[in-house]
Order: sequence, then C-alpha cells, then structure tokens
Amino acid sequence: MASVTLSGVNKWYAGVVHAVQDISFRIEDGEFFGLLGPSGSGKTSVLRMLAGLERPTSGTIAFDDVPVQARSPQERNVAMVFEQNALYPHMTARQNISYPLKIRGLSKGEIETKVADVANMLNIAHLIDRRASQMSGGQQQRVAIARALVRRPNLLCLDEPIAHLDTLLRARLRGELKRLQRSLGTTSVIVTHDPIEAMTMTDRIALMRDGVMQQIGTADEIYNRPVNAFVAQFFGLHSMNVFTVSDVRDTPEFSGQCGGQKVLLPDCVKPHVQADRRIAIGARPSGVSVHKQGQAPRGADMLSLSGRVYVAEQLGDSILVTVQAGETTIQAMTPPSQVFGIDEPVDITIRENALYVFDGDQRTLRFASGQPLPGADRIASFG
Ligand SMILES: Nc1ncnc2c1ncn2[C@@H]1O[C@H](COP(=O)(O)OP(=O)(O)OP(=O)(O)O)[C@@H](O)[C@H]1O
Repeated sequence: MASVTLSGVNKWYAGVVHAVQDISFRIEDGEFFGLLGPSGSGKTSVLRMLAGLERPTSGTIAFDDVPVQARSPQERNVAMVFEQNALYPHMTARQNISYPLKIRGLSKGEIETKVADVANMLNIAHLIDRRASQMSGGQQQRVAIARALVRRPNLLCLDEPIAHLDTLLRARLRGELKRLQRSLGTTSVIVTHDPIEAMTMTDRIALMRDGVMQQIGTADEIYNRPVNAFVAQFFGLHSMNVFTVSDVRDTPEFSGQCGGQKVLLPDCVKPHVQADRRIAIGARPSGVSVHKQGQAPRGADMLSLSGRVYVAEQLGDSILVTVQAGETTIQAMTPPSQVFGIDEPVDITIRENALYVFDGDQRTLRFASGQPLPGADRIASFG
C-alpha cells in the first residue's frame, strides 16, 4: 500500500490531443479515490499513467514520495481490473487467482492459503473450481478482483469494473467493493462516469472535464459546494437546474428575465448580481416546488416564475415534473399526491435555503443554499 502523488502531470497524444492538463493531487495511503467525468474527460489516461501503462508527457508521479514514472506496472506493484475482465476462460477460478502468485514463485502452501482467504472475502469460495467460462459476468468480475488483490498490490486500479453489469448486481457489488477496500486498506482508484458509483464507494472524488480538473473533494463537499455549474449539473442522482437570469432590476420589484419570462428574485441574490445585470441560478429538483397557477406563496426569501408542465414522470415515491418556463427547462421533484397534467400552467418557487448562485457565466459558485461563500464579495450596485 502506498500514497500516490501527481504533480503537474500532462498527457499529449501524438502532440495533438491534450488529454490531461496540468493535474496535481495526492491520494492518501489506504484511500479509495474516484476519477469521475464524462466520456473523453481524461480519467482513463490518468489511471493508465498511475498504473504505468502510459507515461506522462510531463510532470511526476510518486508512490510514497518516490518518483515512479520510469517504472513498469510490475515494478510499481500495481494491480488493474478492467470493465472486460481478462480471465483465462479455460482455467478455474482457483487457477486464475493463483496465477500471479505462481509467477512470483510462492510455495504451494502459501498460494493455497492466500487464494482461500481472498475467495472467502469475495464470496466465491463455492465457485473456486469452476472454469471462468462457466460463470456469470458478476462472478467473473469477482474472480478478477480476487486475482488483483491476492498479491496485495501497492495500488489497485479499477477501470469501470462494474459498468457492464445489470443495475441490481452493480448496486450489490458497489457495496461489496467498498467493504472490501475498507477491510483491506489497499490504496485504490476507480474510474467511472457514474456519479452515483463515485459518491457511494469512494472517500474522495476528482471530477474532470476535457482534461482539466474541476474539483477534488468528498461527495458531500462536491454535492453541496459545487465549484461551478458544470460540476453542479454533472454530480448527483438528478442534475441541478441552472439558468441564467439577465436584465436584473431592483424596481419596481427585484426581478430579471429568463428566456422571455419574468423571474422574481429573493433578496439573497442581490450582492451577487454582476455589473452586466446577469446572474446564474441553481437549484436541485428536490428544492424546486410546483404549484397550481396562482397558488404559489410569495416572499423576499423566494424565487418565483411561471411556466407550463412539459411532462410528469412517476418515480414511485415521487414525481419528476419538467416545466418549460419560456426557453428554460426546470425539473422539480414533487410528492406523488401532487398531480399535474401535460401543458398545465403552473408557478414554480425556489426557497433561499435550496438556492445556489453562480456568476453570469456559470463559472464560479457564489452562494450555496442559504450561505454566501467566503470571498464572494459584492460586485454590483445592488443590495
Ligand atoms: N491512445 C490515444 N491516442 C490518441 N488520443 C487518445 C488516446 N487515448 C485517449 N485519447 C484521447 O484523449 C482524450 C481523453 O481520453 P480518455 O480515454 O483518457 O478519457 P475518458 O474520460 O477515460 O473517456 P471514456 O470514459 O470515454 O473512456 C480523448 O479525447 C481521447 O480521444
């Protein structure tokens, strides 16, 4: 097990694609770390550089503060599990798991003990003498993880290891992998494009976009304090609503325009309106309320606007209502008792304690659910 430090790492492919741009972070010894981002954001390139399968174009990678970028995966003692496992199909689980120990020259007795231990941990003891080709996808992936862990690597690299499994199995393996990582304490990095996978399994997450690091933090930090609108919209079970309000005025009431609609703004927004009279508002669907037309409450602590229901989707214990307000689309999570029809005119409200405020270009968070952020100074003539 080791700590891992990346300093100023860049990766260019063929001098044309700048896939990883000046990235620095540290993974603590024993930490479970997530590399998250949409397709093409550079997360696999970072993982492959950590594993030693790819060399950085510039920058350093260190294990326990010793530079390793010139070392092979074997010399780094890194284990990898890919989306498509590379088990030998004609070999049994036992033979597959034993393989890395055999080539290291361990005795038969040592191999037997280690294989039995890891098979018990991964609940595959009953499959140990079955050929890989005779197992389900989930069972094969458990064997692949057992084979990766059996030699106690310094770093375990997981590249979308459960992405191809069905929803139920994925949810179960998420929990199992988390427990396993905790009990073994192996420093681990998982690449995923699924925020839920990253949130539920890891200690900290690095969120990338187009080769650029956006934010590093715990799931709680990233969810509750997303540094910009991209992070806010990418991270979470449901994307945050973010819309820009322009032409903000203080008289006759504090309001602005959003896609041809008038928006009444709460007072907490005033200090953050830019000189060009723009601001971007964010709210998670769970913080948005939908009311029958004319029945919305009004208040200085509330944003409100009008629209029409585009669609209402049943989610079992709630309904996801999509409202078209001018050219802006806003989603709200409502209780199942609230029934709305397609095209029904409605009013939308967002309370201050559910509100996020970004600058007009949606690059910087300035206010998060009821709290101004340190350093988010007043920048306009409002307030
Ligand atoms: N061997 C390569 N040669 C050229 N370009 C590459 C190579 N590998 C990756 N790229 C490019 O680098 C960028 C980052 O790719 P990378 O696979 O690291 O992203 P990713 O976030 O893991 O994406 P995905 O989730 O689709 O795998 C992409 O634009 C990709 O096309």
